Amino acid sequence: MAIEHKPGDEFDTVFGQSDSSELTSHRDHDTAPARIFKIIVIGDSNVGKTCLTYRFCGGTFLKNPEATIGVDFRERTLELDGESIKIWDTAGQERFRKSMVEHYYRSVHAVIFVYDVTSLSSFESVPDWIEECSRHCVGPLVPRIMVGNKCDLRDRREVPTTAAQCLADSYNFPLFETSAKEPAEKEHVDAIFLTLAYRLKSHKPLRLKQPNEGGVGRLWDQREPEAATCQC
Ligand SMILES: Nc1nc2c(ncn2[C@@H]2O[C@H](COP(=O)(O)OP(=O)(O)OP(=O)(O)O)[C@@H](O)[C@H]2O)c(=O)[nH]1
Ligand SMILES: [Mg+2]
Repeated sequence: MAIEHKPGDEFDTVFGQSDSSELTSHRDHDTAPARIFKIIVIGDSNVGKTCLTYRFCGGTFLKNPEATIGVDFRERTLELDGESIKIWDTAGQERFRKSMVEHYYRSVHAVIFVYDVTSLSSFESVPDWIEECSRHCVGPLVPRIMVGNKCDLRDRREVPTTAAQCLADSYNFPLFETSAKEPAEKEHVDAIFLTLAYRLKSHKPLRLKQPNEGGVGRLWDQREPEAATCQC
C-alpha cells in the first residue's frame, strides 16, 4: 500500500519537473530516497483543514488563515527512517478546486475527511466527499479516517459524537474528534496523522473496528449533546 517514490513515477508527472524535488526526500545523497506518503485532507470550506495540517506540520495554531486556493502542501519528516508524509491541504470551496481536483486524488496513500463539529452541514457533506473520492478511483484499500474538528467550541457543538460515530461505522472508518486550536490537543492532532503514517509505513491496513464496535478515537471530555437520529 505504501508506494515508494522514485524519480519518474506518477508523483513527478503530477507536479511537472520543476516541482519534483519537493517530493523527493533523501536520507542522504548515497542512499535510496525515503518513502513519501501522500495524505489528502478534504472537507467543506472553513472546517479547519489548513489549521489541522499546520498544527501537525508547524506545531502551532495558524491564526487568521485564508481560504485555500487549489491546494497547499505541507510536509513532515517522520523520526523513523527519515520517511516523510506529505499532506495535501485542499480547498473546500468549489471555485478553488476545479482545476486541481484530478491531481488531488492521484496516487493518494490515505484520505482524511474533516468536518466541523459546530457545523451540521459540514458533517452532512461528508458522504459527498467520500463519494467524490470514490469517483476519482481512490481504491477501497486506501485508508480513510474521519476527523471532527473545533471540539474546543463546546457550547456551539451541532454534531454529536454518537451521530459521527454512526456515520464512521457505516463506512468502517475510524473517527477522531479534536481541535486544531486547543494547545492541549496538539499531541492528539499529532497522533491522528502519525497513526495513519505508521500504518502506511508498516503496510498494515487501517481498519480499526467492525461496524457497531463503537469507540471514537478520543472522546472529548465534555457533556455529550443529545444523540441525533442515526440512519445506519
Ligand atoms: N475554534 C476553532 N477554530 C478553528 C479550529 N480550526 C480552525 N478554526 C478556524 O476556522 C476557520 C477556518 O479554518 P481553515 O483552516 O482555514 O479552514 P479550511 O477547511 O482550510 O478552509 P478552506 O481552505 O476554505 O477549505 C479559521 O477562522 C480558523 O481560525 C479549531 O480547532 N477551533
Ligand atoms: Mg484551507
